[in-house]
Amino acid sequence: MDSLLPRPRAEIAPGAVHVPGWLDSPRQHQLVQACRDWARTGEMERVRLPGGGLLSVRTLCLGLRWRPYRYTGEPVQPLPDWLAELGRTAVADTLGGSIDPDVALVNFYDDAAKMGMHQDRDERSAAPVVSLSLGDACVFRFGNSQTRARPWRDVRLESGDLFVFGGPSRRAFHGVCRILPGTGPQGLLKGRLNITLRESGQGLAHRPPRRAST
Ligand SMILES: O=C(O)CCC(=O)C(=O)O
Ligand SMILES: [Fe+2]
Repeated sequence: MDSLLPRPRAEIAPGAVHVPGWLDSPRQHQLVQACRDWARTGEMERVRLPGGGLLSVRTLCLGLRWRPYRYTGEPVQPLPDWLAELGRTAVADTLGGSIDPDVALVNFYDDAAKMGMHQDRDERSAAPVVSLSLGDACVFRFGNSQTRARPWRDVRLESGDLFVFGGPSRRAFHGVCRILPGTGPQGLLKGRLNITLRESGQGLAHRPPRRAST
């Protein structure tokens, strides 16, 4: 019955905007298919933290390889232009201002996966982070820039939702408390995928070769 309730666009905190249903169904299917293709040729693995623990999500990097807590110089699959363009459109549609994404992190969550409260602070650029959700819904916790603790707001992110955080919220702590299994669109995906587009500010990214103009 949840789907009968309207889900309006909301400013969750200054500089943090949630746009429900930003991606239409064909676009969601296209993105899931792209994730499947990337996962066939790249690694989608549980990332090890410096303390030894493993994250419960599986992560694939495009553009630049990320490992806690930095972008490394190792080569990964390129970030396609169409995906960078989607990131630019997302920022134009929400906060305004500019972003030139050169990195995407693709996270896969099974029913039990979650992500603890953290800041995205490995980028040298102040550009916003663009987050796209696909498949099962989750409870996304968006907090404050000072501490992992309250105040925070819990937001249900569903398949097709856009969440952009920048400006005063760029360094806000956030995390995924839980996945809501079986809540995604039929036939799209079992589990949840989240794609974040970022501007690393490092100028190192592996971009697709530009075609010579003729
Ligand atoms: O899965 C999400 O919605 C958030 C992912 C995230 O915070 C990250 O990749 O840094
Ligand atoms: Fe994050």
